[in-house]
Amino acid sequence: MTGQPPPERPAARTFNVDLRGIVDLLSRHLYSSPRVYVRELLQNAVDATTARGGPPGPVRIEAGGGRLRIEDAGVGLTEPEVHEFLATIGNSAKRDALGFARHDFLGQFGIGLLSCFLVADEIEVVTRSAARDAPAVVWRGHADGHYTVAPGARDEPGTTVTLRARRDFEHWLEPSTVRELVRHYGALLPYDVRVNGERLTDGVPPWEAGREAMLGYGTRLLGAVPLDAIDLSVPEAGLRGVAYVLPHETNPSEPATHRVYLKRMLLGDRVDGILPEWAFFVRCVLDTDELRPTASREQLYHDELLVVAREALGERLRSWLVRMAATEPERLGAFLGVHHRGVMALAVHDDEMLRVVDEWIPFDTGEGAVTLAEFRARHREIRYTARAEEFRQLAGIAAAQGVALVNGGYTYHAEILHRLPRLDPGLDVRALDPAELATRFDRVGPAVEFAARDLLAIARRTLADRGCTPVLRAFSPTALPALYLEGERPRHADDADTAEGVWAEFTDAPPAPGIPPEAEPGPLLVLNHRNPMVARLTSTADARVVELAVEALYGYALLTGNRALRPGDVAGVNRAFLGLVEHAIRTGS
Ligand SMILES: Nc1ncnc2c1ncn2[C@@H]1O[C@H](COP(=O)(O)OP(=O)(O)OP(=O)(O)O)[C@@H](O)[C@H]1O
Repeated sequence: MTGQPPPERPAARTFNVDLRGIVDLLSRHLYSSPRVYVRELLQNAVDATTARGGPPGPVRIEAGGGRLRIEDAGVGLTEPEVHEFLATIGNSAKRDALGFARHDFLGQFGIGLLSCFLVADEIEVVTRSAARDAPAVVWRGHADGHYTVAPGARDEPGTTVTLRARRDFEHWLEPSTVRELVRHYGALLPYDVRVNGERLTDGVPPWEAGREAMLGYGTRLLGAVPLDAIDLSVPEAGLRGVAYVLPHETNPSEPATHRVYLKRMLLGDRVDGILPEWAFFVRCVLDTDELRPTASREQLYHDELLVVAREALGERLRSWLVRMAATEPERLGAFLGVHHRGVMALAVHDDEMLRVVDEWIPFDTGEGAVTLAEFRARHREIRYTARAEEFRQLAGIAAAQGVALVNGGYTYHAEILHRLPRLDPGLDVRALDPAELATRFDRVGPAVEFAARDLLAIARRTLADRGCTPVLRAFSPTALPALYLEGERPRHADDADTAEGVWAEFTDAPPAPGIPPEAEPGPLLVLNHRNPMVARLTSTADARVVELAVEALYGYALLTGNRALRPGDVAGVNRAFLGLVEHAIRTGS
């Protein structure tokens, strides 16, 4: 039997890495600026110090003359570790056997050191491992991808990294720049970090520094004294911090960003996603041990723990608001004085903010300025006007008919009112259809109706070309002779059926000539029989006077309702005015 020759196993090969290409990728797509090299060096020195344990030695940075040297008394590296970790891209001593980031360390990706190639062509590392009898090693890595390893000279365990600035990048290594960057990234590190001898870390975060210092930090951060400073703590995420309440208005549609530290090393000043969207009114400074960074180390990685932290922080701010509302109404007033517009804007989408608005922000109502919570405790049927003028016109009339009316004419008010049943499901809140209001007016008795038939016939004729139908009702206030009501289209889908039904009530008002009965209900001129002048008009025999009076009442109703006058209306008002003056002169002389 002749067997097939065994299949030839393809030779295993290793990827080649083009270091220049990788550094280019990092600089263009991962890191926002070459300045991150300071952060990465600092982070490695801190991690090595942590790994060594015992009392931490200082991290010393010397900068000047186009060179930077950073020295730590950390755990150091043996020669095999130099090959394994320094010279292997993507390998990190800070991950465990399963590849998970080790809890105590800042680094995890195994790429940080490459960021030095953003400012230098060569990285020199002199290192001596803390392991017993390990000799010192010098590693030199070059931007073109090659490296060398040689015996080094170093008495104590630890590591010194030296960079020489690439041409045109010298400013990144200048002492003032380095000082600023070390302070920026490392001010809260619990280690002694010095640049050219000057200690730049104090290790005391604002939330541990006492109330006064905490507010001082907030004032420097915001450029103004914060309205308050709220302590934050989420043990599950190893998170501590402080939320500063902004003393000025912000635009809630712009995502709020926060200063976030990861194990006391700055992640960024503009980190988003750590607070709920509605928390636009604070700027936070916080530190977390458990949340993870993205590879750029400039944002937080969006995972379940971040969601847990966000919810817990939201809860904290919410309880701050609630507690302040319960115990410090004046403070809440000051807060809403600054942020009420933002609170209103968010209440349109967010139920928590809706609750704040409901309880704390007064609305214009037929009973004066009251909160919605108070108003809905008194009324289960609430109507609102879409325009502020309409509210002004109808508030008194609505109150007299027992309609609970709210002014929905200001920005966000109508939307918020419409959402109110989310907090109170049994509540009936709808845009006011003026026709519905008219159904609350009393009908006049048959005798009055009979007496008024001439008045109504003349009124129908007079107003026919305006597309307006006159009706006679009795309502309060008696001082109001006539009311112009427009049957507005319902603003929200669920209001639709009632609006149609309400107009159907006016079956006693036959359509004006020229308007087919199935046409959209037009505006109504509701004459108020309770008004003495209108009552007298029903028994006025002079048809000319009645016609002029109807014109005048129509013009009056338009003007008091703040309606725009069309040319025909202006002509009618003029006609009525001059006609009535002439009549007065004639009858008076
Ligand atoms: N100062 C140092 N002392 C001891 N070891 C160091 C030092 N600097 C770097 N190393 C070693 O080199 C490895 C690679 O460092 P690098 O900065 O590239 O990545 P990392 O710190 O592991 O992760 P990250 O990319 O998240 O920063 C480290 O895991 C560490 O083992």
